[in-house]
Amino acid sequence: GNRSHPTCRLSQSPILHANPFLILSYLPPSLFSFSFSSFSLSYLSLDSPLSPVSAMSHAKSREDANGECRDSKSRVTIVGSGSWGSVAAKLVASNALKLPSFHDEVRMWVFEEVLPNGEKLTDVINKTNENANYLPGIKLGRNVVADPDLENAVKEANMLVFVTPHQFMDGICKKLKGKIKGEVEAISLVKGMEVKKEGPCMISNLISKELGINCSVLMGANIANEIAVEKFSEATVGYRESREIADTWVQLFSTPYFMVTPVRDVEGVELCGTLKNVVAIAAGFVDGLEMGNNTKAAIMRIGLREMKALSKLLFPSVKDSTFFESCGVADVITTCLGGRNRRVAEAFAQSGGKRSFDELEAEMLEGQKLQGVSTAREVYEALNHRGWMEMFPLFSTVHQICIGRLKPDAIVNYRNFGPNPKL
Ligand SMILES: NC(=O)c1ccc[n+]([C@@H]2O[C@H](COP(=O)([O-])OP(=O)(O)OC[C@H]3O[C@@H](n4cnc5c(N)ncnc54)[C@H](O)[C@@H]3O)[C@@H](O)[C@H]2O)c1
Ligand SMILES: O=P(O)(O)OC[C@H](O)CO
Repeated sequence: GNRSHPTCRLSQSPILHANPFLILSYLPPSLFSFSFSSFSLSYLSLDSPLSPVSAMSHAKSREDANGECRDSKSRVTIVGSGSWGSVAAKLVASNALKLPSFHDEVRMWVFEEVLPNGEKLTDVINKTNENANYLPGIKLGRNVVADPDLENAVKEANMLVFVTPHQFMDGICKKLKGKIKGEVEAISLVKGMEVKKEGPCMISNLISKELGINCSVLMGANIANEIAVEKFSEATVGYRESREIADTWVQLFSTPYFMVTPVRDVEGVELCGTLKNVVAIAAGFVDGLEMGNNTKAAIMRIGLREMKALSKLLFPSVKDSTFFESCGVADVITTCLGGRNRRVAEAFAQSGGKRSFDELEAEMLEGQKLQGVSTAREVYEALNHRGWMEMFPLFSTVHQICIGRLKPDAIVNYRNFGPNPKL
């Protein structure tokens, strides 16, 4: 925000800035006789290092040896600058200007590219305030600063927003390992997962493990181009423990046209965002084969059922209600109607499976990346690993069509799969 900040006396944190009184509603009644500062210390000492509550000590790490306040406002960096990354920067930048608890400047790490005219993408963004490659025609906000140096982009930030295609997240985390200092909170807008030897690893978990920071998620029915022109939509923040942290992220992303709801179910929200991309590929096959609306609705329903069943098998704590949030049924609908995964899968089916997804992606998406095809492979590996294949006919069929083992019309061949009581 552009108001100057008063002298620093309290420990500063995103939460305290967001609403200092909110904290009081979470105090155990027995602690009301304590002074605020003694409460913070005793409460923190009970908390794990990764707990979101530890962000309350953020300002401490920002005080110098004399207790003088070095920097009391939160700084946000967006790690990623594709189409959704650019829209996320626009949303956050508009709020950072308005909210006094945030620095005006929002850094955006850009995977550097050279445009056909020889200019660097970063220079173009900083000159024109538009991402010419991934979100042309949309002003990001003058307070967005593009930075091609990943380490430099994150070094001052205490709030990190990760939003790159999921296949790049492992490399990004490896580059940042050991470089994140002080109390930092993260949120992942990445729809996807990693499959490791020991099983699937959600991206928020990868970030937490590699960087040693708490990570929330934001998912939802969010086709970037529509939000870029400020058409109304909703999103879901999934958080682990601290409602205060969730509220801070909600505040940072919410606008009159982007309504964000917090849900205490980080795995459920993230698995919805991840698995719906596989369902979107199936819907694209149906469209490419001109099978009609009833078939597409059936695929969406079966897909949603498999999303819920797999999520609950992987994480029994996942809540049924999460599937009725924007991240669940609404994202299945929007992606199956208007997403990139659907569009490219439609072209794949129209070619009778003769053109590869890689070729179609390069031709149709101009540098943007599909998530559904690699997620279908990752889900297939996970199902295979656990012996769950037969319980998930839609997920396993999508992968086999993508790799050419089955023809696209196999997407409606469920004769061998009766209703599964376990789903
Ligand atoms: N676009 C949407 O409508 C939308 C909406 C919600 C969520 N998402 C999710 O957000 C995430 C990011 O998607 P997006 O749409 O912003 O990206 P995108 O597909 O528009 O763009 C691709 C991005 O990848 C970058 N990139 C290319 N090679 C790279 C490399 N080697 N290392 C690092 N980065 C590289 C490019 O510079 C570009 O920023 C995905 O998980 C996606 O599912 C997208
Ligand atoms: O264009 P897609 O298929 O990558 O989907 C975009 C968003 O995830 C929709 O919420």
